[in-house]
Amino acid sequence: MTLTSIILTNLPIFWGIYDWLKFTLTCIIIYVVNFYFKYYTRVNPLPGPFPIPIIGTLYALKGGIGNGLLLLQKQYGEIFEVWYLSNRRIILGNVEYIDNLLTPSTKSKYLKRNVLNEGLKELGISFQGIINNCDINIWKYNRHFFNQAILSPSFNNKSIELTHKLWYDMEKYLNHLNDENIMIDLSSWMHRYSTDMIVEIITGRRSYSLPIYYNTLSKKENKEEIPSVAIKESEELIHRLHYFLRNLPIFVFLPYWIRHYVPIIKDKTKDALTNRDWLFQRILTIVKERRKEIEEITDDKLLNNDMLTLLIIANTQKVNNVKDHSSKLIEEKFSRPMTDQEIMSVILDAFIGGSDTTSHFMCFIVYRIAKNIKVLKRLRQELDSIYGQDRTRHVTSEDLINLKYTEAIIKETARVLSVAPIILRVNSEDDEVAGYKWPTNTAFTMHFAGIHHNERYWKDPEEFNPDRFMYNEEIKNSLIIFGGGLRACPARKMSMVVLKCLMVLIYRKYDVELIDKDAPLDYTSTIINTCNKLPIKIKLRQD
Ligand code: HEM
Repeated sequence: MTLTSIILTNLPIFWGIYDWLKFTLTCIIIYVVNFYFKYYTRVNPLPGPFPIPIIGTLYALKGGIGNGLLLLQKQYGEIFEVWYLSNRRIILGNVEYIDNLLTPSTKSKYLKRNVLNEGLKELGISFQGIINNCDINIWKYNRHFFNQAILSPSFNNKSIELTHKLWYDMEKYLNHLNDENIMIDLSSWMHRYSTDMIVEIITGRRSYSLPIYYNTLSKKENKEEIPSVAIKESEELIHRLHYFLRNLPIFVFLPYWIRHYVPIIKDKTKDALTNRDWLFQRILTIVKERRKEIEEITDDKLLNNDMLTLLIIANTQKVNNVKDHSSKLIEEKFSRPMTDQEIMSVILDAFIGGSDTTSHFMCFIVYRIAKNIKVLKRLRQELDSIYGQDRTRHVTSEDLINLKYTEAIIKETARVLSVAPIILRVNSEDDEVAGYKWPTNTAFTMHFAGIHHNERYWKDPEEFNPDRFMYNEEIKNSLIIFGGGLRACPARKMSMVVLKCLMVLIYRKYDVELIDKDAPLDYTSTIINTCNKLPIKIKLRQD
């Protein structure tokens, strides 16, 4: 409980209206004086918009956080400051300034993404899981097992298999809808696709988002048959997960007393916490059920190689029941098996990190290709050189290594509009960055979108030109898609595999057109860039 909430709970109930006014006015004056005292006495004052109490410099972020910071970089240069509410953030848009922050060493001073946030602590995600974990020792332990599972030899192959399987389902649905003349919003479809992908790859359970969505759109009799229990389970888990994510800003930005005492908001907070309890409990049940299945399996049977199974069996005898699994898991430092609670928190983070990122990224790729006919031609040349007229053969991991231009399109799409335009870090010790000395717990924002559009590193940065990745050497840190250092995205290899494989499956066989060829990309720019809508037509390739 904070001091404010203790005062609010114990205030004398016999106060009159004037006492309340005086009290409110005094609080406001103390807050404003304190705010500007902090502002005018800050270390290393930098250029940036002037902050206003409560909102900070949020008013200056035109077009959302990602787009707003890009505009501010043009105005204030490669290092400037912004204030989110009453917290200062140093924005770094130069590759040399961020080099130190991305050192891939366990001795790095930048292993934390953020300072401890009281709201996220209340939500229960500050000391568990991976993404928001502020305790470096717990993070290291969880991250070790996540890495081991996702980097296990069979995981890539499994991603390729699943990418095919889900695409064949989606392809069938899209063709039916085309026959029925029903509009296809790729953004909704990709969202469903990546949800099914992530649920199956993480838990080994089948998820039904794609067929459920198809059934809501198709008018014909040939709807998919889905068991009603599966519909309920599948939809509820996904719905609750998204509700959990949507409510995060309440906990990140609002102080305790607003969350728990202001009408309407306090009801939202209560709902969010009830939803959190449901979600944690549901994932915990999934973990327990799988553990029981594994315990009952005999030694001669092989286990599935989904992430949940790999986390449960790590450092246990059952590790021998998985094909291809290396026994590297048994390392002294991390020698105890994970508890159900630890596994639950890691699985939750895998859902959070993986469910929408791939889907938005794929929409951005499709949009760029649709707008650049020359790029499409070059892509087709590359695909035809590998697959010839065979537009249905299985995509192998060897094929993916040879898809250089396909990879260049992915990189160029990310350069022009990254799914993650910024990434946060705080220093655990005093340090020098960009020529200034900074105290411990300074909040830095690595402004990748700023670097990706900086003319110092990219010729004609606004132009979409994948060739720049074919013939030129990349300047270190000038393109960052998955973050960097020890906190870089653990699924970066798998995500590239999925994106490349999907591009092959789509473009070697189909033409994809935007319904409104002149419309700008419909997206929202917050701390991640998300595609809102992408209406397309998809039909068999004409040539
Ligand atoms: C194209 C898809 C993806 C993109 C663009 C992406 C991007 C990122 C970025 C930029 C970070 C922050 C890295 C940093 O702070 O340096 C991150 C972290 C993370 N991502 Fe991804 N990601 C993608 C897919 C996935 C998937 C599929 C999963 C899960 C299977 C995942 C799980 C995570 C986790 C757990 C973290 C936190 C790592 C840590 O704090 O140690 N991501 N991702």
